[in-house]
Amino acid sequence: MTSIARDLLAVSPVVPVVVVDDAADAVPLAEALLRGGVGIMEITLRTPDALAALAAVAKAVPAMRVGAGTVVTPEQVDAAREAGATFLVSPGATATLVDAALASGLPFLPGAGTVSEMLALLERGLDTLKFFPAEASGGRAYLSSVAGPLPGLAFCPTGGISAGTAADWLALPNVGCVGGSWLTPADAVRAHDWERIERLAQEATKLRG
Ligand SMILES: O=C(O)C(=O)C[C@H](O)[C@H](O)COP(=O)(O)O
Repeated sequence: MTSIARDLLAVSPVVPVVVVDDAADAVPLAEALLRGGVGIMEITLRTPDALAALAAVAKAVPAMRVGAGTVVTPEQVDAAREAGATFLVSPGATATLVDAALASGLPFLPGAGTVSEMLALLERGLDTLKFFPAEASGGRAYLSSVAGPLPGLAFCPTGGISAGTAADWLALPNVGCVGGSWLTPADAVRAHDWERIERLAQEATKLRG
């Protein structure tokens, strides 16, 4: 049986990894992604406004599947769930983080960069992982080498992937989607250039035929 996180990989070829500095930007940004056809977004818990941004999107844009990224502590698991996150993403995993994420009942995409980390997560029933940092951990050559020995795992590689390389990643048999920040460039968010974000989202939806 595959884990509940597997569905996440099918929503969009690209999961936008979003850094929100001003919670007021979150809803128009989510709406722009949706207009462009991207129905999932990961708001990283890296800024003071991240939880407020999450809560705003969860409330005002119900069609958007919004999750929390950069979840690194059990406390953040609880805070993200309370804010309305529908899934959790972490850059790596510890036993306590995995315990908290599993207890939350939310789909969880834990980060792994090595075969041993992947195996440890599989032992906990987690078969849908974030390959992170994707390019720096060995890139496509590494991840495709993992498909033979670990055929039950599916990945969302994230870290260093761009519009130009996403299609090559998506061609790997064990890749369901990729994560990346390029759909929501910081300068576009600052300028409230929602049309540009909509356009980037639209292009991303075409990456998987
Ligand atoms: O904060 C996290 O947990 C992350 O996932 C870091 C991500 O790798 C980047 O936010 C993705 O950014 P790019 O490499 O620019 O696409």
